[in-house]
Amino acid sequence: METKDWQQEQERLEQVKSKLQARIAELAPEVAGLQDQAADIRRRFWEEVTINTATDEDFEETFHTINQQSAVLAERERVHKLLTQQWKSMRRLLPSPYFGRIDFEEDGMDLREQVYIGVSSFVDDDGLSFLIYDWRTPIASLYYDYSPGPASYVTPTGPIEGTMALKRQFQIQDGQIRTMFDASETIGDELLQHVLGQGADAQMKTIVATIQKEQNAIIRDDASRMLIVQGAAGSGKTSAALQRVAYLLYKHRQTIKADQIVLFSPNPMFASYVSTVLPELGEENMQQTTFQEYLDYWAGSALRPEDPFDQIEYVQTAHEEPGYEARLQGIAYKSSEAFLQALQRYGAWLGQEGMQFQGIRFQDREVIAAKRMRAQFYGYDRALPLYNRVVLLQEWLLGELAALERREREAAWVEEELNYLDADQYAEAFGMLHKEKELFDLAEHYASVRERITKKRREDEGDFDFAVKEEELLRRRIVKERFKPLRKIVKTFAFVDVRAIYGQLFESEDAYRTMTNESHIPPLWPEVCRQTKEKLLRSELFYEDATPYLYVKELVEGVRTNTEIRHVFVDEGQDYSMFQYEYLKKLFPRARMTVLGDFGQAIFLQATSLGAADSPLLRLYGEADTRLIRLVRSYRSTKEIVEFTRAMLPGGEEIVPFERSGAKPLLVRLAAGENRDARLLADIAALRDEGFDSIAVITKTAAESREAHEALRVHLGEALRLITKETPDFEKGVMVIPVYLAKGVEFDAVLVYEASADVYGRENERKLLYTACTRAMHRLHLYATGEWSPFVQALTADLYEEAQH
Ligand SMILES: Nc1ncnc2c1ncn2[C@@H]1O[C@H](COP(=O)(O)OP(=O)(O)OP(=O)(O)O)[C@@H](O)[C@H]1O
Repeated sequence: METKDWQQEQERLEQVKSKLQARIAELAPEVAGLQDQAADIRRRFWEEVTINTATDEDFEETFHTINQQSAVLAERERVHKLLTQQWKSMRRLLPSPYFGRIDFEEDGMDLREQVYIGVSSFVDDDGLSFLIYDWRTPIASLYYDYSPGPASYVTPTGPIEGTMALKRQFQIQDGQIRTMFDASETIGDELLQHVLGQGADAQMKTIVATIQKEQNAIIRDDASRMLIVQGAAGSGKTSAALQRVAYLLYKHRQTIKADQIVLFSPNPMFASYVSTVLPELGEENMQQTTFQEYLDYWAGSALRPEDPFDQIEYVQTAHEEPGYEARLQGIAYKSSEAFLQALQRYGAWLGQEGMQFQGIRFQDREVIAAKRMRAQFYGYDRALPLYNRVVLLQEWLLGELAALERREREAAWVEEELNYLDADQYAEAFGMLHKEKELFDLAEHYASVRERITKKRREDEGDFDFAVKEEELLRRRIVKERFKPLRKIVKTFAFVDVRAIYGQLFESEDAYRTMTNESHIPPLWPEVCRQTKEKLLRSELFYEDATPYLYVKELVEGVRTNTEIRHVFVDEGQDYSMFQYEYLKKLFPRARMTVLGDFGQAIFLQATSLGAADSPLLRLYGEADTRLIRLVRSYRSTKEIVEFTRAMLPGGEEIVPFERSGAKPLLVRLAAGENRDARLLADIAALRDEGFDSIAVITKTAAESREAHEALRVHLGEALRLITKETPDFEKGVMVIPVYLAKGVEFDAVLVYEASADVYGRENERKLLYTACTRAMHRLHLYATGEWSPFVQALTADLYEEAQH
């Protein structure tokens, strides 16, 4: 790079900085002032409004004053929010105003425009010239999609063709240009090299300066109802997802707010890991949740669903336990589309027979028997869907309860309770009746004035009936109070015995066949049934039962939907069953879905393949509305680590490492009698001396984690963290973590605690080992006290180093 260019760029940077500084200074008092004003109005809001109800006119005036005041307040707050946003984004720009420049000549125009790109736009005082373009503007996509030469971008009015004459990248820190180079390739690898060479952080980083072309396609896809990304470990799926959220919030800022986007993350710790990316980009965070949170919420307090981590622990550790094979068959079957279809047919069967209700009891008496409910239910038109009939039954039950309630007012126990009411309670009841009347009068008065002002007709509330006798009122009150829980049962559908409805599926093989018309029942079905029923009896649900259970619940109670949410993101998408996808689709009917995952890391039995030609996920929204993007370049790990890990996966040869070199993975085979923990400690110390701050000892199970933590803590003390499924935050440092919790996150160095055949010997453990190894950015060590895992043994010797004793 010529010194002249460097000087020119530094000069321009100085100009932009001083303009930014001037604008920040200019806005500062306004931002502060407006804040005071808004707070002031809010404080005075109620002082200026006096509720005056003496005459109709007073009432009318009060009504207008309230309206006027709140309109002024809303406008001030809007202006304030806008200015504050501008002010904040300029302050964010100041230390590093931009990271890229392209010079673009549009065909047919004799003009070369210099486009500087940063995390937000900044316009000169003329209000027209962009000193900095937001990375999400249409023209900025040139920077990500092209190298110098012919180039085009799409605007709302159509494509713009032209030539890119220059593409320059900067690293600007504290207002100074640190590095700068002209790229000939799409996003010069040099900048990316530099970024990827840095250490791991406790928070995920934004990648706006180095987004790759294939990632840009994910970020800016606006057409698909369903966008599926199958990407190798470390290919930037999560990064792309978060930049995509930022892009959507920018592009659709008039219509979509951050809380209309929800990201399903694998665990709470992962949620904390990614939580800073959007704020760093100046956007509000989307909502984050886990599927488990949803299951727990809807299962209610009556049933406890197992979580996926306990399920995987069982799968990994219980090989010798009786019933293990059956449980695996159960998991596979209950996560499948076949089970979903069987349940749909079960729904049809329930339409004719077999519904289960819970009788309604009042004071140790059964007042409405389950049998009566069933008879009533099957008396309705059988062509109606189940849940419509359940709603009819609900209405009927409410009517029955009302009748019962009326009759009950004359019961002896009410009389008794009346006698026990003391003078105070009488007085209170009496007072309440009066208050009710006063309130009613005021509301009535207000409503009639409002009706005149707004010229809207209101519903006629009828007359307030105050002429009933006091005792009658008290009786009514007493009984009403006692019937409250009963009405609640009816209103919340608790009279439908969903547990029994789900449970009867597991009575016997013949019954199951009859109810569902299913022909392919898993061979160990009787044992699957026994296990499922036993769990239900304990008021628990296996993880694999939780979503089907909710599905059955909704078959009879009607589907729950959330129509506010516009975008659903599912990260680690391979870990969800088709069942769960069907469920999400129903739950968010107005949302588009983005699913990101890697079938190579599918460590749960209920996994769904994302990229295969026959993947059922492609059919979820119909193939015409679905786009599948594959990412094969892996950015996280050094070339040596990627070459090592991809060789463990069938088909792994299609994964392309990014050209960043480091040490080859190290295999440490411990001699008989050699102490693994001493060796690990020495290696951790050496890695720290080399400057690696984030080091993870990865184990297969939680039990193995505890064991490793116990052994190593003696020497490392409190500096060593043990990560469990309850750990809320991701922190930098040395930690012990089970592999299924390390999904999605990364470390400078990874030490696989025990990579012997005993631990990773079965075929279903291949992906676990792969997932563990692909968490490493710079260094990977594997230890074994016995024979190496067959997945390691199968690797060619040039892919690793072996430790010398
Ligand atoms: N374009 C990019 N520029 C800079 N860094 C990138 C880019 N793409 C990915 N990375 C980095 O690569 C690492 C892996 O990215 P990310 O976690 O998004 O990948 P992933 O596909 O979700 O991985 P996994 O499936 O293994 O969890 C991160 O450190 C991320 O910052």
